[in-house]
Amino acid sequence: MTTLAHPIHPTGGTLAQAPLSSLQVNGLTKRFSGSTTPVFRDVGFEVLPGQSVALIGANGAGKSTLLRCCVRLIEPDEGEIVLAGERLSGMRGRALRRSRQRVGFVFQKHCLVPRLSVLSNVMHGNLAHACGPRNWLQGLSRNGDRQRAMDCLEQVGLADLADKRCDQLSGGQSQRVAIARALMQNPTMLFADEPTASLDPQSGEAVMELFGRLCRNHRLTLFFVSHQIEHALHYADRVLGLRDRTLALDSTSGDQTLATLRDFYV
Ligand SMILES: Nc1ncnc2c1ncn2[C@@H]1O[C@H](COP(=O)(O)OP(=O)(O)OP(=O)(O)O)[C@@H](O)[C@H]1O
Repeated sequence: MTTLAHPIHPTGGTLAQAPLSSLQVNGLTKRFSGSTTPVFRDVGFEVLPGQSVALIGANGAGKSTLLRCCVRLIEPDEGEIVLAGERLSGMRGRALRRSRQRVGFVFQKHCLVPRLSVLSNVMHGNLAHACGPRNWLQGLSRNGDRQRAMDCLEQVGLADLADKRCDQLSGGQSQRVAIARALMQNPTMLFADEPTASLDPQSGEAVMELFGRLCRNHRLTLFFVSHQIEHALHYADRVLGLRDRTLALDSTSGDQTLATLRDFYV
């Protein structure tokens, strides 16, 4: 079991020590119901503020499950999670939702509402800050949100397309809208699950460049899943690798090569 650099506060809540990790995971194990074999067991790692960390592994290795377990979108069976200094394990309801508010998620399938405009989709990113239908409607009608959504679109280079319907966008443009929507949450950390998987090589590079720029400019922490080991080497400070139900690699990317990372796919 990996030892945490900063101990978890026994009662939860914000930790006193600094500097705090963006994410600390210790002893994480996940079994899906009906299966006696865990997807992964006893996984521990740390993501420091401002770091970019890639998670690689073959199909079915458990990458998406691990990413979601880190914010308890999937419930782990065992383990501790500390997100931005707050102990997520054991949190319930409103407290859990509040802790997740500073995390932006970008998925492979952009999950945009096709018939709505680009701007409306980005404004929906703010719904995580409001609970219940009444608050959602109030949240959507705030003038400030409209301006902030435009700012987010500006940052991903799509302000010109604000009024366009999302079903009229290319894959690369859609992914940029999804990133702008994640930025709308004013996150300190971005989780991205195969964000370039459906994109051609050039668009994929452009999206990874965009992540890099956003992380540098806003001191965002990035934790992304990718099968593109070139992206892991080029855009991540550290690479984690899942194999045989355990975390088999936790290394600075500078110490890895395409050949060593390819081992995760044989
Ligand atoms: N909701 C679920 N119920 C049962 N089993 C699941 C569920 N979700 C995932 N699994 C199983 O857990 C394992 C890991 O799946 P996961 O999607 O995390 O892998 P992955 O590494 O992200 O794969 P890929 O690279 O193909 O996206 C797989 O065997 C999958 O079938």
